[in-house]
Amino acid sequence: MSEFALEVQNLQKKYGKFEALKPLNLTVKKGELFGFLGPNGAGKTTTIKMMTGLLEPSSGKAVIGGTNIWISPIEAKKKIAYVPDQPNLYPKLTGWEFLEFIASVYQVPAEEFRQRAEKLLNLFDLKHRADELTEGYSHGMKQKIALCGALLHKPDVLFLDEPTVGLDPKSAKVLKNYLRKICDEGTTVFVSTHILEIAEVMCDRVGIILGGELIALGTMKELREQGGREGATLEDIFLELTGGEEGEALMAEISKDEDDAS
Ligand SMILES: Nc1ncnc2c1ncn2[C@@H]1O[C@H](COP(=O)(O)OP(=O)(O)OP(=O)(O)O)[C@@H](O)[C@H]1O
Repeated sequence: MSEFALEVQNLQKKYGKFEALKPLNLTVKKGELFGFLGPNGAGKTTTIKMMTGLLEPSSGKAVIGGTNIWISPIEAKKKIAYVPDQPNLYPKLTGWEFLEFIASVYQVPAEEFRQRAEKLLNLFDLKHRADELTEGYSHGMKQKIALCGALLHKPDVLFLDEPTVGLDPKSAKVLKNYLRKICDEGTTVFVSTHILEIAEVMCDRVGIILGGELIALGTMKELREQGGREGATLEDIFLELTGGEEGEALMAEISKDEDDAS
């Protein structure tokens, strides 16, 4: 058994000559809550899809708890769950039937399934809607039922792509608390997010990706030290590293021009 829940070695994705992900090396420990940040188009989804066996890498490998996901996909996939930013559900299944289906795929025993499904549905305030077809669910409800499905079989590593987009503040808080709890119990969570405040308070470690390249990696304390900016927020560090400060300056300039013109 590997000491790492997730190990990525020289993982790379090319589309023709375009390098969507430059060779990436990264390890994430058991029980770690890892935040993966980057601006639009930076390569977050590409990376997560390769780590979860949904997109074939151009080179390199992703290893889940010692199992290479491209060499032993079934063994590796038993250990993970993935919730994409736009979850694909089965519209003609009810929420409960969807969970039953997931439980059957992961061979969760019937009684354990019932107890866990009820607990998760209660947690995300979906119990009273569980008998309705998922096609009638709102975007946030679809995301929540997908999260319930992902948590059902207690994965070793949970991958979440932008999980809080579409969730109301209460559900987002429930999710944050629940992720912290399962990490404390030994689950590893790899979460991509644009919401920097979430990453700052929630994640043990953060990686920042820009133009397909990992440009910063560490705890908040380490990132502040690397940037030589004591007291900096993750937003300050992110904007500085990803060039967002130029965008802010440009916006300020535009606002000034508009004020001058009026
Ligand atoms: N099938 C594809 N063919 C060509 N280029 C692609 C393909 N899929 C993704 N890309 C490119 O790879 C880059 C990384 O995309 P990716 O979806 O991983 O970004 P992201 O960080 O998840 O962005 P966002 O935050 O907007 O979701 C982008 O420039 C994107 O246009």
